Amino acid sequence: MSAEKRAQSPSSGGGKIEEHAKVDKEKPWRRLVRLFRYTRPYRARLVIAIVSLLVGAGLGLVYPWYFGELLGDAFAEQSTASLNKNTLILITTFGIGSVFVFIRHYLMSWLGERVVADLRLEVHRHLLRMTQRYFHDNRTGELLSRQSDDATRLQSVIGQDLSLALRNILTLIGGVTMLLVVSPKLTGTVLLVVPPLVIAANLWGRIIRKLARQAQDQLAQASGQLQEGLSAVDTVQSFTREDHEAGNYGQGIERAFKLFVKQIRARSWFMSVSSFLAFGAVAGIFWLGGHMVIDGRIAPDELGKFFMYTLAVAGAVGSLAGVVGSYNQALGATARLFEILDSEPEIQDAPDAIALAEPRGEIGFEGVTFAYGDRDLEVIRDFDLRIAPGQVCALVGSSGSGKTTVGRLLLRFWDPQQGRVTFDGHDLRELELASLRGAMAEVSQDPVLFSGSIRDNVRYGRLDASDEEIEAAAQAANADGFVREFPDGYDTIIGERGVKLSGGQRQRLAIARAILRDPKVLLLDEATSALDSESEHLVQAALERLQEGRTTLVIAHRLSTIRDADRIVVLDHGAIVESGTHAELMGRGGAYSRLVARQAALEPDRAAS
Ligand SMILES: Nc1ncnc2c1ncn2[C@@H]1O[C@H](COP(=O)(O)OP(=O)(O)OP(=O)(O)O)[C@@H](O)[C@H]1O
Repeated sequence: MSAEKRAQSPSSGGGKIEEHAKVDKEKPWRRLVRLFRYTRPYRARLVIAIVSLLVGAGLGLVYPWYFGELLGDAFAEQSTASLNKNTLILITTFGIGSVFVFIRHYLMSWLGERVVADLRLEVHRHLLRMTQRYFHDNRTGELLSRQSDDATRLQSVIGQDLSLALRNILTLIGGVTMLLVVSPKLTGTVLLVVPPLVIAANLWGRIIRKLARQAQDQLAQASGQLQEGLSAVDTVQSFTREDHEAGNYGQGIERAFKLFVKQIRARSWFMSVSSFLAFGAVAGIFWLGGHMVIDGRIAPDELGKFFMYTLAVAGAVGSLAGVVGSYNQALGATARLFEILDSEPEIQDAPDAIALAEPRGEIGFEGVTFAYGDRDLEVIRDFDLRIAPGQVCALVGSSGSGKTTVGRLLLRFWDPQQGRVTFDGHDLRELELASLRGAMAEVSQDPVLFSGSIRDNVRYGRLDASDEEIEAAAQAANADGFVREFPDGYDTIIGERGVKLSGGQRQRLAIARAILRDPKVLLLDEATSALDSESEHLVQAALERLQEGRTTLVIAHRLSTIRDADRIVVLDHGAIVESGTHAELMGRGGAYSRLVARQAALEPDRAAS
């Protein structure tokens, strides 16, 4: 299954875990190699860190030798001078070693943090390129959890664990070599425990990876719930569903906790079994070595050295077991991050995509049929429409008839299954997305503003706009008046998603943002729906001025606002049932005139305005 398909699979928890099992079958070392590729730009630091590590590990092999010497000095030779000398050597080596510990620890931790930051940036950039369908199939909160929780788990792998693993591997190799030098016979006994350890590591590794994956998934799912609940906290509170939400999130978190505990249990077992094997071997060696000393086959200082090297090797094995556990845990987390990075956006520029140099704003829909998903109903059917540059075309129709969808197709958030949508005669699929969307601006039913100042929000339309241009745009959108009433004026901070503004104020800022963009095509989706009659008049006038020289597609519920449109298209279940000017359609006495009559009956004031 391709990454794309995987990314688009339904986001039910159970389904995901099954999907992931497949990902887990991919060779874990490949993922590890891929992860370490992120250290490439910082090769110099990595090299210095590894050199420090080598020196540290080398010194680590010196200590046991001198400890053995010390034991010999004390028990066999009973020489104070030699005891002093060897102690001094030991302390000096420890001193030098500690400098390298600092360098290694600092650089390795730096690398860990850096790589995680790079990965986060890459995942964010990638997510911003993903298509609407992707966000339909994946909850934002879950993606956020991948971005933060999963990435955090990788930090220690690249930082601490890499250096721990390397150091322990080196200690292991060096230690075993030294053991062979000191006593080959005793070494044979130590090596007996290696095969059971390798088998245990493999077995537990698999279990830990799977559990880690499930636990991370569960956590991500719970984060999805959390994000959804918090972003709609008004609704939660107005329905007094705080306990209900807390319960849902609590269940998710408890499930994640249980999975984490399972994983910890597996790791604990692994660590305890491997350390038992390692230290059991130490006891065996002492028993055997003690006999050899009694029989006079080896000297006490040799047994001392052997013992110290065995301890070093056993410590390395025990610590490697811990590292293997946390590698497996991190590999579970990496899988999903890489899965995000591997999912290709469904809509992207063709290799030979054309940039619109001077857009004119001619729009065409030719035999377009579209359904949101493979199994969904067609929401646009056999749709043909041509809008000449500068024309105003209004789409009307009952709720759910597909008006908004037409706008989505024009912005190429989705590609139709049949037919084509064109801009200046080019199929949208031939155009560079940035230049296509750069030629358009949208003011939607529920405009989204960002936390930040009013000025920043209007500037979102054109980042290089001057303060004067921003204010002029706000004036044209009839927003300048209310903005100046705030004590901080244009520098007023409007809260997350603009919560500190009324719906009408938000809409006027969105209009100012669109004005500033100076687009060739304007998409107005119920742009004036949140305004009272008076400001609607003012904004309507501003919008009419704005529409001059631009192609405008108005999606309207309130029919009074689109009477002057060059063309009115009536949609029903995704198909065009009528099209013409207001006068023509009224004269025809069909669907449009019935809509107008119905609205006049419901809203006499509005209809008359
Ligand atoms: N993201 C989506 N995924 C699946 N189906 C969708 C999606 N968005 C809309 N639909 C379906 O497509 C149909 C058309 O929706 P659309 O929003 O285009 O209608 P509309 O005419 O703009 O409605 P309204 O006037 O109520 O905003 C509806 O039946 C709706 O259920």
